[in-house]
Amino acid sequence: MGSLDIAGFEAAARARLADDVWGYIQGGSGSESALRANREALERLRVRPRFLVDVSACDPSTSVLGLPLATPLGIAPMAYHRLAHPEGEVATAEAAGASGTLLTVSMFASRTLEDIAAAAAGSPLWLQLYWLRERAAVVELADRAAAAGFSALVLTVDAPKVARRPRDSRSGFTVPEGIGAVNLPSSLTASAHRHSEGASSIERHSREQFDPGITWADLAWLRERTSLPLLIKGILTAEDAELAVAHGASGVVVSNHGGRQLDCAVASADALPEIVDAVGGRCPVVVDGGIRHGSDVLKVLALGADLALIGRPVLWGLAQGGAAGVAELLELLRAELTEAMVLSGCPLTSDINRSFITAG
Ligand SMILES: Cc1cc2nc3c(=O)[nH]c(=O)nc-3n(C[C@H](O)[C@H](O)[C@H](O)COP(=O)(O)O)c2cc1C
Ligand SMILES: CCCCC(=O)C(=O)O
Repeated sequence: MGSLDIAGFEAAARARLADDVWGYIQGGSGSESALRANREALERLRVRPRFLVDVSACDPSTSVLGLPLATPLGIAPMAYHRLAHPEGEVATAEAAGASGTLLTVSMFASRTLEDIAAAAAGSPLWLQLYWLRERAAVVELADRAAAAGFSALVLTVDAPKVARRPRDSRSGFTVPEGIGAVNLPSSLTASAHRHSEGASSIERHSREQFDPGITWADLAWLRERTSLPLLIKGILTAEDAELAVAHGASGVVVSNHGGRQLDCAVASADALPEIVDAVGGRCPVVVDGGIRHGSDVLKVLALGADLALIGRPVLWGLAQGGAAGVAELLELLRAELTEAMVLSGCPLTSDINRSFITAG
């Protein structure tokens, strides 16, 4: 406990997790070039600070889709939090709820939506969905989320299948029995637990269950069956952002899936400006990928994002200390963001704009 920066959380988690689980969490697809590109893009951006601005009161709060948020930093959807800690998503939700941080729950969460909602204690929750061949299961989950008080759905579109991820193929990564996607019928999840030497069970599971045939025209089908706003996650071009809005999306998540899908994909921070120029102001633009410091949040807000999501580090915090570890991580990032705002002359998140950024 008491890590001074995010590297301390990463090291603590590495020491606690088994090699195959660590490989699944940390890994990317292919040569992991999209994974590296996310960090490189953020490192390249530098801030142009302004001084002699009154920063005696600095407030990092914001709101997205009418939801008040303590900071413009939320938690990205990640499958199976119980891989990192026995309490899984309930511990994550407890920490998120205590600090008013938005939590996006994966369709492959390892605790029930209802238990997660109880732990979040009224703090905002979104539910992420993949489009399964078994459409009825998707709609049933959306209904349960609405009943449990979730406020939006996030449809991930960058995964017609889970990509080839060499670390998982090498380890033969298999979701352990006893940790499961408990919100889905077991008939749809069994193959994630079936081990084969030299192959990833997650990849095979996705080939069996995800529907690779859906198109923009199918979005209307889902929207007709839920009253919740629908965001589209995995957008990397202005063209697709426009299509998302034209098909009724309430927001977009700019993401290359943390470098876990198309290995040669553009970095999310590099894709962000064209997407903001296309749909910013018409709907919230959320971004994830490689956010590792509060100042990274300042940078993506300067490029026009409304909200940044953080992925892997949350699992590091969870592995380190359950709810307390996640709470500590969120507090570190909040403190770093607040300091970055003070030192660059932005007392409010609404003060942060493109004039604060330069590309190296
Ligand atoms: C272990 C793990 C599991 C993930 N599971 C999901 C998922 O179920 N649904 C989804 O849309 N994205 C999933 N993602 C992608 C994240 O939502 C997010 O796009 C990415 O991790 C952000 O990058 P970062 O980890 O560099 O912060 C997962 C990522 C990781 C690392
Ligand atoms: C079938 C679970 C997929 C989880 C996921 O999106 C990821 O590992 O990146």
